[in-house]
Amino acid sequence: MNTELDFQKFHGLDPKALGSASEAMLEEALETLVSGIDRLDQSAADKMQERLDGKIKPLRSLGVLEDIASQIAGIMGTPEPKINGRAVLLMAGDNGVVVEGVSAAPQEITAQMFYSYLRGEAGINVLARHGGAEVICTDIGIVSPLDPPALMARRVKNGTDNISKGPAMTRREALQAILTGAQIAAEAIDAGINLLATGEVGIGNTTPSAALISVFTGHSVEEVTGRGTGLKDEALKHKESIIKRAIEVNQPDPADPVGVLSKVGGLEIAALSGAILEAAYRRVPVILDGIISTAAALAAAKLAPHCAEYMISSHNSEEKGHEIGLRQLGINFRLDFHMRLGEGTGAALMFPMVDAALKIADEMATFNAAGVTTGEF
Ligand SMILES: Cc1cc2ncn([C@H]3O[C@H](COP(=O)(O)O)[C@@H](O)[C@H]3O)c2cc1C
Ligand SMILES: O=C(O)c1cccnc1
Repeated sequence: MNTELDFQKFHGLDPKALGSASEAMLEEALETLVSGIDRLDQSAADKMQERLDGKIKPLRSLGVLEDIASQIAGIMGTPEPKINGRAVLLMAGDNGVVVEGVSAAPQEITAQMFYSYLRGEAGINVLARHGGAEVICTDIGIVSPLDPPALMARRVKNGTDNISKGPAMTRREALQAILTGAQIAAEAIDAGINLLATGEVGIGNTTPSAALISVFTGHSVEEVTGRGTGLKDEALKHKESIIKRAIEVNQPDPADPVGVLSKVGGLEIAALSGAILEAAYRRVPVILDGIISTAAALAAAKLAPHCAEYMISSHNSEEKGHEIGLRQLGINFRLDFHMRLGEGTGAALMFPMVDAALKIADEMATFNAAGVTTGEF
């Protein structure tokens, strides 16, 4: 993979020195990234729809497949888009709030699962392989040391702080996590990947996700808080009270998305926000997964409203709050699979769907070519 991004490509930052960049430099780079995100190319999307309307079928009878094909044409700025490479960007980080008992699972699972992803044996590896995609794993903030230490090269810090007591991280750390996520997306795109999906692992991360969704949508904590890895009723009530406290203690301002991420977010969530922004900047479609990636998407869309046009939804996670987040983004879910794993597993299921959508455009015959009678249908 090409890691030789030049300064210009990387929003004026030295891509090798994000860790030593000042807060002001990171802030400026984010501004460059955000302000470079354009609208879809509507004429390319319309031309794709014309192509599809010429195929031997009643108009729009392939529903969402047609929507996806037109969206990708608009994103890529051509009526004949091609997918050259696919990847799940899996961001791993720990969440200090787990000490409050907000997850049914112990914290060490984050690092243990990270090694499983690297070995290619987890749910996301299976489903990404099925979709012809690679999984690019990044330790953006696991709490414990990893072996070999090179695995920690992108780590911003050793887990977030407990959001029920104060901010998850400093503003500078949030900016670094966002821009690191953007950089990882940029490297993948430079290596030829032009379809991305968001994935994550981080025990406890449905807690900051619910906090973010509550802050960005205005819905109550109760409406957006779910059981995560499987909390029982009483523990769920406790999780809600912790999220309420986190919002009360930190007073996040929804008009300042970086501030919200730094106060009640997580490192893996911030990195996904950055990856989504970079995908939009580079005109690459990005498939969303469950509640955690949707929380990241809300922050990204708050920073750059047009970037929602580059998002392709996947499933409606069983986790409460996910659909509310998608609705706020103006996006409908596509799969109703009762999944609640995360990692990018729901998103990965969309790779074959996207391929199917573009194959319809490329391989299906037109009325003219097939000699089929046209009409008002
Ligand atoms: C073995 C295992 C593998 C996972 N892979 C993703 N998650 C998912 O569960 C976690 C979020 O749920 P909560 O907020 O309740 O901790 C995240 O790591 C998420 O990716 C997993 C969870 C477990 C236990
Ligand atoms: O919606 C998700 O992605 C999710 C739900 C529960 C636990 N982990 C992830």
